[in-house]
Amino acid sequence: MPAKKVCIVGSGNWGSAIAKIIGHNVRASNRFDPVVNMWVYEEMIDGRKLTEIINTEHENVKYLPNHKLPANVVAIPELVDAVKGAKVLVFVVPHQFIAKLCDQMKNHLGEGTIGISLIKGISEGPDGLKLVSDIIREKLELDVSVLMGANIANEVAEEKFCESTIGARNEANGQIFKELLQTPNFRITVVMDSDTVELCGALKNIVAVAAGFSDGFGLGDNTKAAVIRLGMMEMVAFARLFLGESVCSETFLESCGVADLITTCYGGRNRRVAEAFVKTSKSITELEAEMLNGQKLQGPQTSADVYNVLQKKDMVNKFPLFAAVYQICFEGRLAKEIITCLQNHPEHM
Ligand SMILES: NC(=O)c1ccc[n+]([C@@H]2O[C@H](COP(=O)([O-])OP(=O)(O)OC[C@H]3O[C@@H](n4cnc5c(N)ncnc54)[C@H](O)[C@@H]3O)[C@@H](O)[C@H]2O)c1
Ligand SMILES: O=P(O)(O)OC[C@H](O)CO
Repeated sequence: MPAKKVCIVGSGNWGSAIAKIIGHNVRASNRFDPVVNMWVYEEMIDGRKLTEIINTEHENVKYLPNHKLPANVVAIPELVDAVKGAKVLVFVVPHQFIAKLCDQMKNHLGEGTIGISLIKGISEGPDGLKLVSDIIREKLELDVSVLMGANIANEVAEEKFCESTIGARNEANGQIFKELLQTPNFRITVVMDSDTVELCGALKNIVAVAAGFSDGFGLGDNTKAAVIRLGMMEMVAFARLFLGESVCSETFLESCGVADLITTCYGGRNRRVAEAFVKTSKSITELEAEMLNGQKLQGPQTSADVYNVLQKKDMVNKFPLFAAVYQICFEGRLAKEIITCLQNHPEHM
C-alpha cells in the first residue's frame, strides 16, 4: 500500500506542537509519507513571511517559539497546495475558521482521504447543535475522528508526559491516528464515543472561563473545585441532552473529560484571560489581543454558541454556569455574579 501523505491544516500553538510529534512519527512508520505538509495562515513577522521562517529556521517563532519543528514538516501558505495528494488530514485551527477553510478545500481531496479534528469548539446548525467534526464531514465527505485531552500545547511541545483521547466512528481509522500521534510522553486511548469526546473538548473551555473569574476574585481552591464539579455536571447534562442514549459515562473519565477540565481550569489561556477580565475591567476582545499575541480564545465564543443552542430549546435555566459565562462575557452581567450562580445552582436544590 502506498505511504499516506499527511497534511496538518493549521499552525497555531497546538498545530505547531502536534507538528513536532507528527513530523517525528512519520519518519518512524512505513504507513506515512516522510514529508508532512503544514498549511500556514500567512503573515509577516519583522518583514519576513512566516512560512519562509518555518521552512528555513524550522521554528514557528510566533505561535510556538523556542521549539524546533522537524525539517520534514513543510510550511505551505496556499491551502489547496497544502492538501494536494494528502490522504490524512489533521484539522487544528480555531473553530471559527473551519467552515470557510473546508469550503476552500472542497473538490481538492482524493478518494479515501480521512481526517481528525483537534479543534475544541461547537457551532450552531438550523436544528440546534452542530459539532465541528460534522461541519467537516458534511462539507468534505470524509470519515472524521477527533483528538481531545489534557494537552496544553507548550507542555506537549516540551515533551512532558500527558494523556489524550481519540474518539473514532471507524475504529481502524482511530488506530491509524493513534499510530500517527502517540509517543512515549503522549499516550492515547481510542474510544468509539466520538461525539461525547468532542463535546467534552468544547465545553470545558466555558468552565475554564468561570474558573478564571473565580481566580480573579481570589476565591481559592475550594471554590474552583466547585466550579469544576458543577461545570462537569453541566457538561454531562448538555451531552445527554444533545447526544441522548449514545453518551457513555466512562468517557468523562478519559483524558478528554475530567483531566482536560482540570488542566484547563488551572493552566489554560481561557482561564488566564478570564482572570484578567475580572482584574482589569477590559473587554475579552481587548485582553485576547493584548495577552495572546495572535492566539485565539475558544471559551467565550463557545459560551455564545452554547447559549444560542440552549435558548432555542428553552433550556437556559438548566445550565446556569454556562449561561453566566456568556452573559458576563457579552451582556454586561457583573462578573461577581458567578458567585450567585454557584450559590443558586440547581444541583443543590
Ligand atoms: N493551544 C493549546 O494548548 C491547545 C491544546 C489543545 C487543543 N487546542 C485547540 O486547537 C485549536 C487550534 O488552536 P491553536 O492553539 O493551534 O491556535 P491558536 O490559538 O494559536 O490560533 C492562532 C491560529 O489561527 C490562525 N488564524 C488567524 N486568523 C485566521 C484566519 N482568518 N483563518 C484561518 N486561520 C487564522 C493563526 O495563523 C494561527 O495559526 C483550537 O480549537 C484549540 O481550542 C489548543
Ligand atoms: O489554553 P486553552 O484554555 O485554550 O486550553 C488549552 C487546551 O485545550 C488544554 O487541553
